[in-house]
Amino acid sequence: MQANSRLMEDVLEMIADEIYTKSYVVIDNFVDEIFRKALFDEQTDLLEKGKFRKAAVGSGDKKQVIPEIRSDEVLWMDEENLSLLQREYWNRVEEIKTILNRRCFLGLKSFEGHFARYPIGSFYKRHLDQFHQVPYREVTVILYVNDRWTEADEGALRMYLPNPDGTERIEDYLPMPGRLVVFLSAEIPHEVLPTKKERNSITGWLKTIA
Ligand SMILES: O=C(O)CCC(=O)C(=O)O
Ligand SMILES: [Fe+2]
Repeated sequence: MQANSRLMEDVLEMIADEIYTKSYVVIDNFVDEIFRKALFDEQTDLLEKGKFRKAAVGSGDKKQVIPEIRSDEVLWMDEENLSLLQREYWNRVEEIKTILNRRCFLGLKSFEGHFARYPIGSFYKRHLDQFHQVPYREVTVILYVNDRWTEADEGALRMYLPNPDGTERIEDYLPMPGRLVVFLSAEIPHEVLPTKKERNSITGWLKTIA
């Protein structure tokens, strides 16, 4: 759905409805072009300052960089030191948290997130965002901040969704600028297909711990 033509309250209600009924939702133009571009420029600036690191898989002691599994680079946001823009995005995610708690009783307490950059040729193989080391990751929230995107650029988010008969189907979503994807972290295996153009996003998780 397109968010720009609707009131924010309607968008939030729709996120809750779709999470409740199908565990994922895709919203186009969740942020307007000015805000999207400002986030992209901030990400580009942080990249140029060399602040991004190769992304790891696993957590705690088991954290490792495994380029055969994922080849993106990330910069974690620091809640104590958010830029004004990051704070504005954080506040919008807080609104999603509030409605999901009210409508879906998810018991979400906090958010963590990072900027992500997928250089040309990079990918993230099939995985779940909630696993035994991070059982508190409940809802994944991704915003694409890169400039315009076409089919030829590839790099889709591929989600593996369950059919009622127990089989699996796939749905692919390109990282369209301003597109938001929200899904239940424990329920939807997904991957990032190899990208032919640099792909930029903010990925985060609503958590059941503070
Ligand atoms: O960027 C995307 O579309 C998905 C990223 C992802 O799966 C992750 O960071 O866990
Ligand atoms: Fe993921």
